[in-house]
Amino acid sequence: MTNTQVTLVQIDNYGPWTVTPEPRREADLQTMQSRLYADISQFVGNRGGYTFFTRFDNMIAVTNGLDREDHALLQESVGNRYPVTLSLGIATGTNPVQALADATARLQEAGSAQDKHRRECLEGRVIDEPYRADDDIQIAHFDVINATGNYTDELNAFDTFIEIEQGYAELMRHMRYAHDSLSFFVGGDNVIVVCPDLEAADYEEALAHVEEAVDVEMQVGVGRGKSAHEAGFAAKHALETCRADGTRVELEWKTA
Ligand SMILES: Nc1nc2c(ncn2[C@@H]2O[C@H](COP(=O)(O)OP(=O)(O)OP(=O)(O)O)[C@@H](O)[C@H]2O)c(=O)[nH]1
Repeated sequence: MTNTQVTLVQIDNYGPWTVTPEPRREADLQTMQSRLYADISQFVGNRGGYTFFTRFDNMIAVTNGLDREDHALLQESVGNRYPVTLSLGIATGTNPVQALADATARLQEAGSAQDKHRRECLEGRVIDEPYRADDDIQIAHFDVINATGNYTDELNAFDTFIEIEQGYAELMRHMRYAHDSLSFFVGGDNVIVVCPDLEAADYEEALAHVEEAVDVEMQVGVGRGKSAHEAGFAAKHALETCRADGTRVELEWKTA
């Protein structure tokens, strides 16, 4: 049974900061946001976790393997090096959507995202090491079949972007409401999905739904692991099996 540890990363009082004392140059905000994301991704990634940029002012991380001290160190290090600070909400559970909802609620209870007195909050609990298991995380790595041949080499770059985003938008909504899963666009034509215990039939249903709704054909490799890295790495190998064999759904633990 999965047990996903999710951390909501929220920049403290960011909205007001972006316009104080007057609106800041957009290119500077974009640069700061992407550097901050890169730093958090590296910090969490070095400990086996995954971080998704989502809205940049709010980022979502899968942090199995990181304890409260790791989270506090991230806050201290960012606070020392950036003009902004981070609040973190942590929660765990078999259902990733519920875990994220709980992590969000902890930060909301601590104060508004735009409360200037709420700074560097660290709320919630982690999974203690003895309770961690090899199947705590299930990750599905989706990609668009032959995106290069169908889109990248055929359409102008913006129309390709629209097609890929349509596939992502439909998949993320469907996986959230039909399968309690969190989907994140990670670049190119790739979407990484943090799932509860789903089976091949669930993924087949989701692929059929996206194709029917927006006419985008996808394939998916699925992996399990003790950390996001382990599960995600297994999912990438399963996706390679899809590419080699022309299959649409591969579960790493059934193909191995
Ligand atoms: N983040 C991330 N991006 C990837 C990964 N694999 C591919 N990409 C991106 O996806 C783009 C398209 O690559 P592919 O998915 O291999 O190409 P394709 O034409 O869809 O071919 P098939 O997937 O074999 O059908 C690349 O330019 C990368 O931007 C991955 O594992 N992670």
